[in-house]
Amino acid sequence: MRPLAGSYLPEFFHEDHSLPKPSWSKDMRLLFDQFMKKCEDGSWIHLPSYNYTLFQRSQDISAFIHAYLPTASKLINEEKLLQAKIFTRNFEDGLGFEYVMFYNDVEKRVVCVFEGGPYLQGMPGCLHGGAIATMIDATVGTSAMIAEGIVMTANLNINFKRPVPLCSVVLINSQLDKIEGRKLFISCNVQSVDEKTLYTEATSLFIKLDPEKQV
Ligand SMILES: CCCCC/C=C\C/C=C\CCCCCCCC(=O)SCCNC(=O)CCNC(=O)[C@H](O)C(C)(C)COP(=O)(O)OP(=O)(O)OC[C@H]1O[C@@H](n2cnc3c(N)ncnc32)[C@H](O)[C@@H]1OP(=O)(O)O
Repeated sequence: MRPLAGSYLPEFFHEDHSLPKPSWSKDMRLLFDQFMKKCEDGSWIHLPSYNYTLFQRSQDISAFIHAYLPTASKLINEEKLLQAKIFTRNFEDGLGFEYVMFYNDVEKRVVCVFEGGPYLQGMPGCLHGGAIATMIDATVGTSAMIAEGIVMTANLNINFKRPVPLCSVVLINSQLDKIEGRKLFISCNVQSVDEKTLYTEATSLFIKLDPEKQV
């Protein structure tokens, strides 16, 4: 496995947004503590989470885009790139996406503990389906990146089975099912904390980017 983000990261990465905050609910905190306990024997790893991508410094991000996304790069305003931030990490604490992910290398699983705040409402009192899709994509995407590095979502298929109550804590469980060449197949479900309610099921296909191809 590649080394996890650590002290070699530039300063603007240093605020890890996946650590407990006063805005977290009791359920969120409890699950964080339970997973941190599982990390003690090394079977699970806590994944830090930052506001910026790993390529945020301007010269790195330009080089990345030119290498991996040459077609898109022609349409990207490089000045605006300096303002870019990760979509899920830009709400005030407790109002948007609060989440923390853990990884089990033996089982090839990423679990995300997620609490969707009041700014993510869709139907009254319920989480917006796009917010659920975003967090599923982020969870399965993390699993794909850990396995193969630079990947993009090619397909995400979601069945919304029950509405997710706004401001409730859910568990997003993802499983790397198979890798075939550049294709990674990852399945996922979203459950209540007591595991009694299955809210959502999803399957996904990620493609490892090939810098030789003009995507
Ligand atoms: C090391 C510790 C790390 C810890 C984690 C740290 C940090 C994590 C930080 C952040 C995680 C955040 C994760 C967020 C994830 C968010 C991801 C996204 O949202 S990506 C944005 C949405 N996606 C796109 O915009 C992609 C658009 N599409 C493309 O660019 C291209 O189609 C492509 C997906 C790149 C594939 O193009 P390419 O030319 O490279 O491949 P091919 O077309 O030749 O296809 C290859 C192969 O796959 C099959 N394929 C492709 N697409 C599909 C599809 N939709 N359905 C089925 N099959 C598909 C295609 O047929 C080919 O198959 P074969 O080779 O058998 O012919």
